[in-house]
Amino acid sequence: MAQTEKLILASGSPRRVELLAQAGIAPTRLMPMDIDETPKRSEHPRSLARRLSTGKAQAALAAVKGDPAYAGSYILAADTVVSVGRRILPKTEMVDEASGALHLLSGRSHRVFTGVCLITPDRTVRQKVIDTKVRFKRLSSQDIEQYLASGQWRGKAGGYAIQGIAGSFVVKLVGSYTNVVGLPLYETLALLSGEGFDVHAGWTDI
Ligand SMILES: Cc1cn([C@H]2C[C@H](O)[C@@H](COP(=O)(O)OP(=O)(O)OP(=O)(O)O)O2)c(=O)[nH]c1=O
Repeated sequence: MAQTEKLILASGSPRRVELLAQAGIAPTRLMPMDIDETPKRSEHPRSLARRLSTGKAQAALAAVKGDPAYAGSYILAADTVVSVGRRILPKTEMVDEASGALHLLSGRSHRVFTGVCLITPDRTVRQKVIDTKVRFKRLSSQDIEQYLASGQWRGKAGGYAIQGIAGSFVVKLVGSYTNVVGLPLYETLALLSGEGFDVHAGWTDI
């Protein structure tokens, strides 16, 4: 049995595509949405993840509106935010910012919030924010220097990617691991399935 529902993934993140593929779900179309991701003044990381995931899904809906090929499709979007307390760490391409983030994360616990937004075929908007607590070991200056040289922090929330070298920094993780990588699989499939998407249809094709 193959997946019959149409799914637009409003994302340019290869991690999100891979995570969905891991669960046997294949987006019909990928639509990276270039929205302004700047946090508002004193915005809570949870609120930011909610606002941006919904913003990406709504932007994709606006882009396909009126296109008969996408009538009846589901639209899924996500946004991952890393914070230490209320301080939001940037998703950066700049080595100085990544270095600052790693110094902050060193020897401490932080939270990773991923907002997931699903727009159903009848255009109901469903939203969740999942959070995971992660504790890093104390990073030595060599850890930080070598990690920065690896480039694995580029474009990742909080300046690290748990699915790479930084997995070795993790002393403890409470909650969903896939949430940290960018899409909480259990909660996303529950959201899809609760809205009538047959999440099992693609399992035979894995
Ligand atoms: C913390 C962490 C984040 N990330 C990634 C997930 C997201 O791709 C990125 C956070 O940025 P996002 O703005 O959530 O996503 P994105 O810009 O990469 O993709 P899009 O908006 O098009 O969906 O950081 C990891 O890959 N591993 C990690 O351990």
